[in-house]
Amino acid sequence: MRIVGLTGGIASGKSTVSNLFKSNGVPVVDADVVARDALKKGSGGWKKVVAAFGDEILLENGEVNRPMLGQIVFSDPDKRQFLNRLLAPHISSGIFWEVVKLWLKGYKIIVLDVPLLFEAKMDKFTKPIIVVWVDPETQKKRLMGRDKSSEEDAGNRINAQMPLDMKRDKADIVIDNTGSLDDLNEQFQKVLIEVSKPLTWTQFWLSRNGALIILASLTSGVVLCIKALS
Ligand SMILES: CC(C)(COP(=O)(O)OP(=O)(O)OC[C@H]1O[C@@H](n2cnc3c(N)ncnc32)[C@H](O)[C@@H]1O)[C@@H](O)C(=O)NCCC(=O)NCCS
Ligand SMILES: Nc1ncnc2c1ncn2[C@@H]1O[C@H](COP(=O)(O)OP(=O)(O)OP(=O)(O)O)[C@@H](O)[C@H]1O
Repeated sequence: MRIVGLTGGIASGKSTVSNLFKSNGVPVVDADVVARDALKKGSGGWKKVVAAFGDEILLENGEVNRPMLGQIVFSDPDKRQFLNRLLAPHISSGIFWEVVKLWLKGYKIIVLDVPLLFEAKMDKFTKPIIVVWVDPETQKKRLMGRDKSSEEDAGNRINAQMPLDMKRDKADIVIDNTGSLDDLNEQFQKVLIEVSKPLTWTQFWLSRNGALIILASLTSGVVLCIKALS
């Protein structure tokens, strides 16, 4: 199985690229969706976060007030690290089980869309790593436009992540999303060809079909040995 890492900065265009993968039949595990589930009312993550940050971060219906928690953690690095530590085990296990489900369905290529892929050191499990890069000015403009946020809030969120230029240096493939959606689509088509190349032998043996071949070979080997010995 090939696990492709997709990362970038906030509002650099990861979800837009994820949607292109999905519309081309490549499944995507979205870490933001997993993180949202990890913070749903009553979940293990929710209990830890409420115990740590208090009832004041809850809405009337008991769900976490995400904008309020965002305000708290994106303006205070210590609180953000604390939240990260509380949620990290829930997010990694959530991603793991999503990958297992796709493996069981027999997918050979999947994409992990993880904003904090490098920060959380999950890059070691993915190859190739795609970084969606955008110039800083466009990034802030798109973030403010999408989230209807102030320049200060947008700046805080951008600064909460590893600098995007540093991520670009660590990438196997860089998508420059500073231009139009048509430009992005053009680059994506080349990336799709690259990512869809035949699996390496290691990736093949790690896929469901590879594992089934190993299992079938082992089983027939054992049966033959038993027959030969009897
Ligand atoms: C603080 C929270 C409640 C704010 O929620 P909100 O709905 O406003 O933002 P959302 O979750 O949609 O995140 C938007 C983007 O913010 C960035 N971001 C989210 N969490 C973090 C973080 N801890 N550090 C840096 N950037 C982050 C990502 O680029 C993400 O795509 C939420 O972001 C959260 O629970 N974060 C901690 C979990 C986490 O690390 N998520 C990232 C998955 S790898
Ligand atoms: N090439 C583009 N031209 C114009 N707008 C774009 C382009 N690419 C993305 N956008 C817009 O920029 C915003 C951010 O894109 P997107 O949500 O895909 O980023 P993201 O990296 O997934 O963000 P996050 O880290 O918050 O999950 C969205 O409003 C999206 O529609």
